[in-house]
Amino acid sequence: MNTPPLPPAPSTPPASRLGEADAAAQLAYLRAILGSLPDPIMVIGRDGRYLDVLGGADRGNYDAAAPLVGLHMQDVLPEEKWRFFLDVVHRALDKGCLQTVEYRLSADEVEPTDNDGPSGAQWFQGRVYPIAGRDAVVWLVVNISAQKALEERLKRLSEVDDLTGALNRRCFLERLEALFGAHYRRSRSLAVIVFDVDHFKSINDIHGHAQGDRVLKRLGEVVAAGLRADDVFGRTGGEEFAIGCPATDAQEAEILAERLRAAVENLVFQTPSGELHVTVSLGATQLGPDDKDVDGPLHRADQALYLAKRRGRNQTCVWAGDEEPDIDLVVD
Ligand SMILES: Nc1nc2c(ncn2[C@@H]2O[C@H](COP(=O)(O)OP(=O)(O)OP(=O)(O)O)[C@@H](O)[C@H]2O)c(=O)[nH]1
Repeated sequence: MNTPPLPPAPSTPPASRLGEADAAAQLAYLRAILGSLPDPIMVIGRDGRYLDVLGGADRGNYDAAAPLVGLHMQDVLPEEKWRFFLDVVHRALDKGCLQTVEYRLSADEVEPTDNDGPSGAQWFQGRVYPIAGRDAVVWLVVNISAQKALEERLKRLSEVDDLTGALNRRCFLERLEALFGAHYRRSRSLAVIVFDVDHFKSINDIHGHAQGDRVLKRLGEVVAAGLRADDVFGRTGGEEFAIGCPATDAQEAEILAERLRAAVENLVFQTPSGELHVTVSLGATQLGPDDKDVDGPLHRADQALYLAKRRGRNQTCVWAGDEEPDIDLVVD
């Protein structure tokens, strides 16, 4: 850190008796203190001009912002960013109250690129407050990248199943509900596929729980790789999984399910107790005109899966229409 040494605290006579020298000493003292603040404070006018920059001494978290003084944000930032920042300045001034914003910014996006701070894009929080009696704001910047990374990690931990990388049951159902909400109103084309590993208990029994886990992990990867970006994929139970496929009807869901089934069937696991092959049974359905929530499609997909198990496993059954397949007629 190369901040200048702090001048001695000046005596503070009442403002009315403050001589020029006293005032200058006080100003130097206050600027030195503010200059030592780790986080930068910027003074920005309504027109987007950086009027002053104080603090920001922590080079681990900030590039030097002093070179910005006198420049307009329109000259130093990409359009999308300066429009966003200027809007925040205007909101703070027009509403006369604190605006708190979070944004991502990289030193490469700021001209002049005097890059002496952290590398890569950083997350910042801006606390923006109007200055009384002036058409300008103070913009206090805090680097919140570490906090953001932690938040993202916690979010992921609360949404994703650690072993398979699929969404956990709660998050899957939430996302499926959201897909349902969007697609029920628009096109009603949403398919649900559920699947379950065949004879998984005996895989555990013969090869051990660790190999069973390995199977589930690989299965999660293989299925995820076979899906579209807007499909939602979740682990709904021990060896049970489900997929929500927007803009997909039962026929297309069957094609997808069969593709996934074949991909799993082709996997070969080498284990200490020999080669291991796994298969899955799948049930698929589509949204029907009477479905008011996801319970109906999930139930039908489950019933179709049950049928696939009864018919001998390693296959897909589809419940496309409103009529329930006659599961009892099927012989084991
Ligand atoms: N290794 C491992 N096994 C699990 C996990 N979660 C559940 N299981 C096991 O999965 C097995 C599921 O067995 P069942 O419900 O009898 O089903 P199955 O043997 O697959 O038989 P079918 O579904 O009828 O083909 C049980 O033995 C569970 O202990 C897990 O995270 N890891």
